[in-house]
Amino acid sequence: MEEASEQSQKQKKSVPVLPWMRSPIDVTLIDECPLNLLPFLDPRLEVALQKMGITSLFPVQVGVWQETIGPGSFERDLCINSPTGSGKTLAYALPIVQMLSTRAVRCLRALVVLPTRDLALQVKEVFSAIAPAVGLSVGLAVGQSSIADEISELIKRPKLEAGICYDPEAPLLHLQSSVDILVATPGRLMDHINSTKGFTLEHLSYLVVDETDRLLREAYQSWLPTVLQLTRSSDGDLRSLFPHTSTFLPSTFGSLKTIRRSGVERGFKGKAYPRLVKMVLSATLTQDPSKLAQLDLHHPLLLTTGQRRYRLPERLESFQLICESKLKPLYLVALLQTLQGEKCIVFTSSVESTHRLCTLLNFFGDLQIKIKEYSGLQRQSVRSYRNHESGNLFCSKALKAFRAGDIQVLVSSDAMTRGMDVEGVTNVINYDIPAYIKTYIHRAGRTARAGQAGRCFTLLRKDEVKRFKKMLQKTDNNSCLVYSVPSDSIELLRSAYISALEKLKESVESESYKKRKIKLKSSRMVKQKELNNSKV
Ligand SMILES: Nc1ncnc2c1ncn2[C@@H]1O[C@H](COP(=O)(O)OP(=O)(O)OP(=O)(O)O)[C@@H](O)[C@H]1O
Repeated sequence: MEEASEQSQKQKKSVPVLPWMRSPIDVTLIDECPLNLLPFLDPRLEVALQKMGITSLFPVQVGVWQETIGPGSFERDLCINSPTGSGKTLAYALPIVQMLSTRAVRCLRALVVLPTRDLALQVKEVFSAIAPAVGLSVGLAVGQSSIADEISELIKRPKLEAGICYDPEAPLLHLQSSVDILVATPGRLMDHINSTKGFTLEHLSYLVVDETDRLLREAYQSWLPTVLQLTRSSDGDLRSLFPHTSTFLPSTFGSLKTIRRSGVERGFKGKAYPRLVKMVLSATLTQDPSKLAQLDLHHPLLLTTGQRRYRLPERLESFQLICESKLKPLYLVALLQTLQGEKCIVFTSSVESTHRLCTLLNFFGDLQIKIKEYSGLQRQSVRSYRNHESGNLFCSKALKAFRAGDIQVLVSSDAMTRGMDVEGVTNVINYDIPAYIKTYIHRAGRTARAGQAGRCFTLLRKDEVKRFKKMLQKTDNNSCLVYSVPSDSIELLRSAYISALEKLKESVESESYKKRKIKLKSSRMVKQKELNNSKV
């Protein structure tokens, strides 16, 4: 009896403070919908979706369609809390593309903001698969290439006519957007807002904030208040945000002067001015009123999945592996061997431990498993690069090889926890216990996506078991079986482990020696430069 009441206590729902969050649309009550039955779907988009291998829309996509293209007609801003891998990207991309498909003049009308480059690249791919079918163009602002290259892709310059010189200081009217939809990270977005001539948000009709809870923590140059201000501002508003605008706006911050045009462009004479529609999404959407207030949502509507706030993918199985701290690498290798080369992502708690663990695993001898690291330690130039031959943008080399199946195990810090969609990942391994349930959800969500099956293993010390159990109780599915690896496979690996540890020690020493040498060299160079300057 006592146990039952304890259980019900644990299962108790957290009641959101905001009233509109207490009456959501429950996506679990919505069925998938075949494309040919989806009302109002542009036939060109149906073909594009079919080319992507999509034959029906997932429930969250149907739910959003109903609130945007369907009877809802974009009347309310949408907050979408839906599990990892449930198809949130297409849920917002499809209605936006359909709405813009009838636009007459090209200008920037939809902005999608994501926290990282690789995520932005991934989302751009989804838009690029459907938008061209209806004549729309999609741009990317992530700092992938030089700002000059990015500007030339985003802004159309007037063609030079014979005898006419292009004046770079000429009115901005000559400059037009080359894109209808822009996928951006906050940093590069602010760069363009601050200094790209002709870059304007004045026509923006749709703003998507994906991975909202993470982005709301990212206050980079106040990107959110700036975007909101620029899409609603009159001159007066602009001045309140940048009090000294009158002196510096024309030259330094020319592009900030993105005062919205009134009239036919966005509305009808005498009628209410069309507002900017917002869609915010996450698998772990915040319920914190002060955080949500930053988004300035209009009559928001929550779409969520089931009763519980934190939901794991339906076909995800969770397992725990209990072992001593110092034997964790051994257990990990034994586990990887039992998984026989299936695609796995191994999560660690930090960038440093990712590097160390990956190095150690690669010293283990003949594992017949290709293992690489993916983390914030690698410079972005290495993590993301442009393939000049095809002109395509690719994510990190390691990620690309992982996607292609050339490597089977990717060791990662939490750089990869959110949003990344890699086909065929059947296992996620938490080498280090995640600190928060949100982290568990995002890490585990790299598998069991789009209705597929997947497993999440967590390596635990005995003293972590209770905390982990408590953490899982916050989700809709707290079942977590104990997984054992055969003890003889552990014994067989012991000598290889000892030798790998020795090699790791040597490698760490040699790396820190190299680092010291580089530091010394650069400080000598600085000193020499100072000396030269003083002589001059
Ligand atoms: N209607 C559909 N039919 C088949 N596959 C789909 C459909 N919609 C999306 N997918 C696939 O489902 C996978 C997950 O989609 P997506 O990345 O949008 O999920 P998500 O909800 O944003 O996940 P996360 O919260 O982890 O970011 C992708 O591989 C996508 O191609």
